Amino acid sequence: MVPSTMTEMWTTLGSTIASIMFVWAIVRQYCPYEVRYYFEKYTQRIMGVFYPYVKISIHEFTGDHLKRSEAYVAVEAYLSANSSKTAKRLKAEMGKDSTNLVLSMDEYERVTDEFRGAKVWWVASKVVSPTRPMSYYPEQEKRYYRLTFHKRYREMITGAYLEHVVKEGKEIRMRNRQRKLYTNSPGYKWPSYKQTMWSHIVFEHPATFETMALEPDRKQEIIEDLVTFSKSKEFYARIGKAWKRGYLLYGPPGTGKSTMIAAMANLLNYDVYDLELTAVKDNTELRKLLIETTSKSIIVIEDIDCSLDLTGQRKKKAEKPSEDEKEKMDKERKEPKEEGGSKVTLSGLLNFIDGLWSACGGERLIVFTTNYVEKLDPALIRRGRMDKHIELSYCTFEGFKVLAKNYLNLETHPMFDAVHTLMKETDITPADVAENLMPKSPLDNVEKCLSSLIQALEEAKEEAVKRTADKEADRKIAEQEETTSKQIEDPVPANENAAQSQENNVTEKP
Ligand SMILES: Nc1ncnc2c1ncn2[C@@H]1O[C@H](COP(=O)(O)OP(=O)(O)OP(=O)(O)O)[C@@H](O)[C@H]1O
Repeated sequence: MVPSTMTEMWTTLGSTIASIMFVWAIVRQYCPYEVRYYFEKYTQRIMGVFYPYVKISIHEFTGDHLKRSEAYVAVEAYLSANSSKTAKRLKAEMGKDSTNLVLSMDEYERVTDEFRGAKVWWVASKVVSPTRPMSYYPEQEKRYYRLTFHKRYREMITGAYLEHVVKEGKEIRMRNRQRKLYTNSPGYKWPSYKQTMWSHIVFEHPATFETMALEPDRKQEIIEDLVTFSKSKEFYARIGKAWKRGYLLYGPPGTGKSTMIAAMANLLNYDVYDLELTAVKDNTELRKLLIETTSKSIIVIEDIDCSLDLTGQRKKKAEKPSEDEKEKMDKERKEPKEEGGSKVTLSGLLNFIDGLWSACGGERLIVFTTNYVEKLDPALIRRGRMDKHIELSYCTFEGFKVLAKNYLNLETHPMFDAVHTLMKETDITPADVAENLMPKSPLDNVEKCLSSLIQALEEAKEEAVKRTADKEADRKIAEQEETTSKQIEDPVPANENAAQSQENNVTEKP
């Protein structure tokens, strides 16, 4: 029967679809799995003959599920820019510097794109694997993008178009991303039970090389080194080396090691991974954490001397090894103890620097900081591993001038001379200078801050003089004690001894 009106036609179509769905539901429920499998397989093949479209899926996680697929991330960024104009359902996330929202297409949303006259469709989708009964693990979502295009464009889309999408996506990502500060902390991660994982916050440290108290020449040298590194992709590829560089920052507390790392990250627009070694269970876990780090990042281990010793046992912060301990550590380094693989060892750490993983996925800086460079194993800091050693030391007058400009907006002042003279005579860290230059109340003027610094310098000078005097007094006391103890051990003077033995000889004679 031919439907006479539009209404009848829709009614017929609706009931036909309902019937098909009903039959399909019955088949799914009662038909054995094998029969259904063959049915679906052959239906798809037959459809394939008539269906002129090609589909490509790009999954979020591939292989070992450790890292988000780069292709997925790039497509996500590419589509975020394109879909915001056409898609109807969008997701919003905070963008760079927390000032703007970045939009991307929501799940099951479809957008159309055009490339050299060819039309393509993108769909964001996910597969949800159901939870097993009595399982503690949450259900797993596997997200993916599906690209559909006509088969006559196969060559162009699989080649030039996808290349264009990935390239553009990466650029958009770099522009829009919020830089992050990652820290590792113990957590629960599916499917492993307990392990340390990266968690992150937005990295918004304001430090720059400009605001750092450092001699201008050194500052320039470090900046050039970093910029050259970041532009040397081809160079590293040509010489066959992984694109990474190690920096060792050493010097007393408060001389700007952490500040310099923040300045490095801001200069190069890199993320920072602050690795707390003491929270890492073993070498395997260390490797996993490192594989999860992304390109354009700085991996930092602060106070490396406190994080691990050469046998894999943690040491307490700021504890200098005694001579005996040093000897023991040397011995144990040569004959490592079996720790049952439960701790990060020196070799694990060396592997972290040299390992194959470090060649994967683009540029990385590895930065170690320490207050006691002499405590570190030479193998750890040799060139090639830690390529550049930067000593950060007490504040110089040049450094002070930078801080005076930052804190007081002052380029010169009659009180600078007194500061200059005192700085030549005594040591003060940039952190202490900064603290003194910081106005403590709205009434504090420039003179008050400079006087406070001068007073701190004078106190430091007095303290140093006192320390020297105390040391001298201690030395003298020690000398005296040594002489006294010798006298107690050997109360009879040597010449008296000789006389005594002569006397004895005489009396023993018959
Ligand atoms: N060279 C510097 N230039 C500018 N400010 C500095 C410098 N050094 C230290 N400061 C100031 O002192 C504070 C502490 O410095 P920072 O934490 O960078 O020192 P550090 O060498 O990493 O110390 P630690 O070894 O204790 O971790 C910083 O917040 C910064 O304000």
